[in-house]
Amino acid sequence: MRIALIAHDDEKPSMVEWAKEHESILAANDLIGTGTTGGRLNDETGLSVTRLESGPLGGDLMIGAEIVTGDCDAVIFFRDPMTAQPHEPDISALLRICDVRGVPLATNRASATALLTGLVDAGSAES
Ligand SMILES: O=C(CO)COP(=O)(O)O
Repeated sequence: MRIALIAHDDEKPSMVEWAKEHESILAANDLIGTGTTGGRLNDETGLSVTRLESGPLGGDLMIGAEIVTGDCDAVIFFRDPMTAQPHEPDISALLRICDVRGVPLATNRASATALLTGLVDAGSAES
């Protein structure tokens, strides 16, 4: 599966910690991420994440485009619910296209764990 990993700035430490906890499952998949999130995951975990543009520079839209073409199978997005983002329209577009295309989306740590566990149970998130 191709899984997108995204975290807003205040959520990046939590994303790194969560990714370490689930590293073996995540490593069995093709991982993409927005620029800064992907960079942190590459530097601070054993994972290899293909970095797209940074979120505010269009990275969320790049992931949305992969969803449209059927190339991205799940999105794990640790959103910061307490901070307004300058690229809120891009974020809304990504969340919307997940719903339009029926792509599983987790927007916080608890739902991310549930989503990944569900994918493993379905036999599609680890080899
Ligand atoms: O802003 C983001 C998602 O909306 C995340 O982008 P970065 O990973 O580049 O910080």
